[in-house]
Amino acid sequence: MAGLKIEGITHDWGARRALDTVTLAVEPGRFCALLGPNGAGKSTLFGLLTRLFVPQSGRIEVAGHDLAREPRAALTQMGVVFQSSTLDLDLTVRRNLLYFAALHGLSGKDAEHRAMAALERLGMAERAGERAGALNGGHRRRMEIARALIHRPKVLLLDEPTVGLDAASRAAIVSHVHDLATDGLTVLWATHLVDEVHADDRLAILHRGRILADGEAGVIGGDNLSTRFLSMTKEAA
Ligand SMILES: Nc1ncnc2c1ncn2[C@@H]1O[C@H](COP(=O)(O)OP(=O)(O)OP(=O)(O)O)[C@@H](O)[C@H]1O
Repeated sequence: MAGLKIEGITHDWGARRALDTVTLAVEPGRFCALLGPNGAGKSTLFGLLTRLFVPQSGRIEVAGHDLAREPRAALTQMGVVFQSSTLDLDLTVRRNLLYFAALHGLSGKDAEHRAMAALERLGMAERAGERAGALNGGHRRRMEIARALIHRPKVLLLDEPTVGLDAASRAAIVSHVHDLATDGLTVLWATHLVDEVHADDRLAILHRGRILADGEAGVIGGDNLSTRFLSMTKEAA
């Protein structure tokens, strides 16, 4: 499958089981929200998906490539936006993107073209010449998402990308990333905020390392996803 496949992933931190046989398959071009309260295991899963560490059992496939057996091919198809920002605030937006392009072996006109195209997709093209440090939090985040797209990945992972942003900035980013999925990108969006999930999104609810629900958000949530999410994570607490 060209999307993202997570099969039977288990991971322990010492005596603590952070992930317990987590299985999730996200179809190509789908926005999947990974919704979980604090400590659910979202960041641990992202660490495994990005190969910061390896799972103790289970397997991961990115755009058809097994992460353990073909790590380079799998990681090439992956764009990542981590929870903490990793921008160089002294550089312009454009320069930040070009440095990242160079890390992917891209340079010259090709890199320039890709940087501008990625910024355009996030509605940031007119800010290309501004210093990253002069941007507000929402624009910095959009710039990081643009940067994650520069090597044209098929799968985009975002770990709580709206933390610390105001409501308008959050809404803009949520909307931009949904548009990316509509254009064909496979998206895994980790969050603990129910209002970032659209009714027709794919939704996986993670709590204490286990997937409690997996399906269409509107179906799982019924009339009120917030209430449903609270009751599910409370029941299992
Ligand atoms: N490096 C680590 N060493 C030991 N325990 C860890 C480590 N990282 C996470 N944990 C534990 O694993 C569990 C899952 O944590 P994780 O950070 O993956 O959850 P999360 O859903 O990302 O939470 P948050 O929303 O608070 O970031 C928690 O009990 C946490 O304390």
